[in-house]
Amino acid sequence: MQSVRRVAVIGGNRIPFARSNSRYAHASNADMLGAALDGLVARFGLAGQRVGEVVAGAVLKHSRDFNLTREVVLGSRLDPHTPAYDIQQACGTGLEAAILVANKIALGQIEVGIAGGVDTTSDAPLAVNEDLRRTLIQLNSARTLGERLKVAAKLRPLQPFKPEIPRNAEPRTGLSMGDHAAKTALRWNVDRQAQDELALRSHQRLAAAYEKGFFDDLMTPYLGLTRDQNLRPDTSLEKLGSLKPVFGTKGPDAAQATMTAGNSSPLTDGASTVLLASEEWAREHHLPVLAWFSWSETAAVDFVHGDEGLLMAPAYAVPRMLARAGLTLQDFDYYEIHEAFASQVLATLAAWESPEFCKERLGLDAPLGSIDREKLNVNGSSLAAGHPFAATGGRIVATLAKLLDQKGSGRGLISICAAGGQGVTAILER
Ligand SMILES: CC(=O)SCCNC(=O)CCNC(=O)[C@H](O)C(C)(C)COP(=O)(O)OP(=O)(O)OC[C@H]1O[C@@H](n2cnc3c(N)ncnc32)[C@H](O)[C@@H]1OP(=O)(O)O
Repeated sequence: MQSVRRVAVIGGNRIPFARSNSRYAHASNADMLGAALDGLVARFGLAGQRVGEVVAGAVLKHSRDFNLTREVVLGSRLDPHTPAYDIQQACGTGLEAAILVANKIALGQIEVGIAGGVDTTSDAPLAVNEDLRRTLIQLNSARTLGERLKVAAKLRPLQPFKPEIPRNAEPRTGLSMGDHAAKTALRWNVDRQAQDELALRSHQRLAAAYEKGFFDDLMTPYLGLTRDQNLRPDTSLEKLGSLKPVFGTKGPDAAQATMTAGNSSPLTDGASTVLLASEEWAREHHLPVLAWFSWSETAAVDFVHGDEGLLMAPAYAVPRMLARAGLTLQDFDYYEIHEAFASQVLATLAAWESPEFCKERLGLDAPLGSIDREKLNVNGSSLAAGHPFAATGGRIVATLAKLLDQKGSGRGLISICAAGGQGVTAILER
């Protein structure tokens, strides 16, 4: 049996992220993922090469996109003999894709692979309602004019044409991600000021990273955008503090609502890709290794029957991964915690600092403790960059790998919360 091998992160490429219904309003998932992949292929000289596997996905996709990743590969300059498939694990999709590719490389099943993710809320798969859908399918398979007229007679005006619009909500609770997070914010006493400060830092740090040219070799301009469109370098605590709460604004706790458009990640369109390979492949292709993809862990919480917050699964995944890796929470030079909402990042950090949570929920004798906040999301994160659900994992892996490469040594933690009560986490090392 093949022993486990080291997995190299060679680099990444994404397109700038756009605000929903804006620059990329007419771009499809395939267009955007294709653009991110084309940039990666060009950057690393992969044209005409057969890559072991391309794994990517989208959280929201049309039925025509049933084989999205393979279609994108066929439209790319990669050798068409490159296999590809889709995965979907909500906001964890991009990172989970990287884990799948990394595992195959580690086991010696492939030498090189590409992970990616894409999402658009502008081109959401709006479906017709159940009655109309069934009638249209029958209409399509009717063989005679008489049969067609009989089926068509079922189409009564207006009401049946009411579309089913995808909602950013949990099917089992009916609550949006934001409303779930608002409950968690209350549970952990996360105050408004701390959320706004985190949001401000995210914008300031992302802006500074752009100024330094950090993203120059991680991004391909697309449809006129050269930077993430949501970035607001001129935002301030005053502006953020003036915004009205938008989540947790109904029910008995409405007066304590703290989550606004400024301290929540915005609805976003975009795509990202990451190139992973074995050490041997990297050497043969004369490509430097940015970082090693060394550990991963996925967890889920029962937010339906239990009292745990919908987005709290990383609070469980990270300690399990640390235990396996023999590390403490403080053994990191960088922490990349996906900013779904500022309150979510702060609630997760509070849970790791809490002796009760760590004892009762994690079974630990002592809390994981606090982290050095200066090491958290040093180049900004989803509050400033935006969050095209499945594309966030690739953005983070590429960013962290480059940070570690620039530092020359060290370790970085990735933590991504996801719908359905899931959390996907990983460690990169250099
Ligand atoms: C696992 C996970 O990741 S879960 C997370 C999944 N993602 C989500 O749930 C998405 C959550 N976000 C949303 O649903 C939406 O972005 C909302 C509801 C928060 C906001 O939507 P919108 O109201 O359309 O946002 P919009 O961009 O118009 O902002 C509203 C106002 O805030 C202002 N604003 C937003 N951010 C900032 C900022 N950083 N600084 C200053 N002002 C700001 C805007 O300028 C706008 O002001 P205006 O009304 O005067 O024009």
